[in-house]
Amino acid sequence: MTEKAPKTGYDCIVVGAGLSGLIAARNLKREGLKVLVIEAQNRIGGRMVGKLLPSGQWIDQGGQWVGPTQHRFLNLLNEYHIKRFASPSEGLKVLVFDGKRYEFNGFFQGYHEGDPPGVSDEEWNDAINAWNRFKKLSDDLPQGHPHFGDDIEKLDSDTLARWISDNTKTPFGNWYFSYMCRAVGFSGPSEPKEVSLLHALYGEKVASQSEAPEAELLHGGAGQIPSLIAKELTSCIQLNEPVYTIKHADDFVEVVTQKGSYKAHSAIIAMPPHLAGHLLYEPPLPALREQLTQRIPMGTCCKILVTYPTPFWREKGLAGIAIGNNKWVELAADSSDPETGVGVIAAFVSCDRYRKWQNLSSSERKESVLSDLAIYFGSPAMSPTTYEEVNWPRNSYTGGGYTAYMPPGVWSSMGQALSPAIGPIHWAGTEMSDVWPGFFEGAINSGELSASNVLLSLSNLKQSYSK
Ligand SMILES: Cc1cc2nc3c(=O)[nH]c(=O)nc-3n(C[C@H](O)[C@H](O)[C@H](O)COP(=O)(O)OP(=O)(O)OC[C@H]3O[C@@H](n4cnc5c(N)ncnc54)[C@H](O)[C@@H]3O)c2cc1C
Ligand SMILES: [Mg+2]
Repeated sequence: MTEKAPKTGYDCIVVGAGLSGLIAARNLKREGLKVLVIEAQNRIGGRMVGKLLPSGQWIDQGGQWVGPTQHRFLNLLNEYHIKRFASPSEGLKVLVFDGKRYEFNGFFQGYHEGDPPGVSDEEWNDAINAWNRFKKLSDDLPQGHPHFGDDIEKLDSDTLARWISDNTKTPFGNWYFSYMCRAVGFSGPSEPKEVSLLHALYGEKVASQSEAPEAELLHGGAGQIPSLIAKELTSCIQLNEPVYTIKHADDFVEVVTQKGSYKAHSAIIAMPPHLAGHLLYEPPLPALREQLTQRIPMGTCCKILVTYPTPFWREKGLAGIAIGNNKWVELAADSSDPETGVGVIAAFVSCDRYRKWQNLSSSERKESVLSDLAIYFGSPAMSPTTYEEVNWPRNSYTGGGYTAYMPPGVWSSMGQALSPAIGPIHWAGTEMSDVWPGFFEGAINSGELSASNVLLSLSNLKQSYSK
């Protein structure tokens, strides 16, 4: 490839047009800065992406839920007049454990409410007691990103799997915690054997299931949001242009793609850490940052969206929320918008289950998912209107989902290199955030923070531009 002459000068180049990059760019543009957003894919939004089905029903292929303490995201929804509805939860939930199926009038996902699911008292108490011990350890962590300190190092030397086996007595208690790690909380998702105990505790502290992050859904889906933000960024976004190289000096960056190179006073790299690590930096980044990004894998999951003419499970008094140690699907959740009347189930195949499942043929994969849904909700689950797999680990510009997680030893030995800017290079993306990392809320937080840091460092230059 022959390098072309730099095209033009910008105040800031944002690499990655996911929610975080879009928010950063929008905020900088609102301050009058000259901004360019460069996106690798043929669309904006990254992990915030939707699709309109022929039935008129939207599905969210990436994230979809919002919770009551995610204030930045709620403000954004209000700003764009996006209406929310309670995540459908009325009726009996289903638990399948070791082949037994329970319908129960309660809920448990870290915190619990209502009736327990019908497993024995010993099993239930085992799960809840372990959860309470875990929650206490999590609450006791210091604020912010975990860094140094004896306690931190000890917690970071263990896997969550070790802690689970030390702290549960029954197979149910053990599975329940493992399920939490694979399907719901602590970011990732990951197998408990893959993740640092410290990271799991930190995940629960800063993105707590007890704050009900899956409380509400959006009419029209989260996937509508990127283009609303981008309205303020017309002609500032370039698609289909993967960034390869970042050349940098004190107050200067040159961002190189296959199509050209672009000069600016600063850059915001708004993508998951391992992808930021894929870029070539000239001169090289400090050793700690280079090695850190080699050690932050993305979680492993496929999101499967299955639609039906109606939410048929409600006729049987079921809520459409099911969890269990089925062969493939450990979590399925009713995502039907009451305004369309279409039945939508979001199902997840994660971690070790995913790694086996993705080897099956496409018809075997579909059959296996629908069979598990039929165990949860009954035989009508076998006859969907549409079936859609969103295979996040196959997307090279994301590398997995929902988000990244830390294996043992990473936070305590190099975590301090995660978020600080390096010269004119600033880092954004939900993984940078110390509130709700892995969620839309964290993406907005890190986008906002990176924009204000850029503003701060460019304030002198901005004055000279406005003269
Ligand atoms: C299946 C799934 C379910 C989820 N559920 C929820 C949920 O219910 N609620 C919630 O709050 N969150 C959820 N999340 C998480 C949420 O979607 C993310 O936290 C958020 O969208 C991340 O935004 P981001 O901007 O940080 O990163 P991304 O959206 O990953 O954006 C990064 C961007 O960088 C681009 N890029 C990568 N490499 C390059 C390159 N070399 N050059 C240029 N551009 C590049 C990518 O194409 C992408 O557009 C879910 C995620 C997934 C995958
Ligand atoms: Mg590298």
